[in-house]
Amino acid sequence: MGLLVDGKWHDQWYDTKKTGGRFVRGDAQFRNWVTPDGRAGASGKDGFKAQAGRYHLYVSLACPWANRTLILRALKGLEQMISVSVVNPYMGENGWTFQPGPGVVADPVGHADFLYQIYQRAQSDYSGRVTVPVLWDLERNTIVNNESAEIIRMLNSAFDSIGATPGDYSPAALLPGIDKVNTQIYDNINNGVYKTGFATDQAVYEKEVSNVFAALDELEIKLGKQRFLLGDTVTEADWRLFTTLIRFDPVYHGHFKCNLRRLVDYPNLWSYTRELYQWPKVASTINFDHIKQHYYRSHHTINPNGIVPLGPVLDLDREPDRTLENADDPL
Ligand SMILES: N[C@@H](CCC(=O)N[C@@H](CS)C(=O)NCC(=O)O)C(=O)O
Repeated sequence: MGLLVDGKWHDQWYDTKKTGGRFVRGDAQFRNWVTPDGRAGASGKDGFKAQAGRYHLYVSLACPWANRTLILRALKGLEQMISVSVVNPYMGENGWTFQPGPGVVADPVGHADFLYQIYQRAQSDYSGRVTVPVLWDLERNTIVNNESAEIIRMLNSAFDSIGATPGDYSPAALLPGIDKVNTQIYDNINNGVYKTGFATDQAVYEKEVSNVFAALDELEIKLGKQRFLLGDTVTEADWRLFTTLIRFDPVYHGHFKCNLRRLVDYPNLWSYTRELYQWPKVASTINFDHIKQHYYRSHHTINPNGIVPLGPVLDLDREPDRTLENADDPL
């Protein structure tokens, strides 16, 4: 685990000393957009036109942020248009690597050994963390974007006129609501589990873990009344929440000490998670082996002996069985 400083790799763990034991996530630095006509998107410079075969996605199957991009790629039928490389689940002194192993897919561009080489290739003096996902432009040989929230917005619509599967997961009419829900869920749940797990101060941990569960308690009530976060249709907000929920009992409950309750103790949230897991093409983006191997083996400060637990046994194929308030039949 480490970072690049002026293009040179340094092996170092997150520094929470300066922030009173709190884990503070830095902002992603590559923020260009792929657009239908190549014009600049919401942020960044122009020139990244949606074209089949032009873009490549670097992911970890362990990572909830990268998982979002794989889900949108699958839902939008972009598997043939956007190729993918998968890093090794173990993140050690060299950060993410392409060390061969089950499920690892090598870098086709420069046959990199380490993900940091891809950042160096894009910007030789880059300073910052080396994270997945990364959307790479094979034509201009650079990183387009390394912020999953923006990558999923691009995949949602930029490729529509060149054959993407129909489906709008961020419809304009719902965007204000989606953005609001995303902010709350990001802070309390998506990033909340990390703030809990990486806390190095007891009081900070207790505050963060309480936030996580207060947010889950609220969602449990909400999802007893409506099918999805924004109502009747599944949106980007649901996929963003899902990638954290699917990792909750296998990893965050034990490894990150988010253990006031398990996900399976929340009937509505657990049924909702199964419903999304069973959505066409979604289960194929989930790899529990990479998920558990990554967290339990890579975070030496949290789990020094690297033992990967066998459990929990989860029946994700069980039928969803939520009955919404005011409805007669289960979903
Ligand atoms: N804001 C980024 C966060 C991505 C992120 O933090 N990914 C983690 C893996 S789950 C990572 O690569 N961490 C490596 C590091 O922090 O050094 C996004 O959502 O795309």
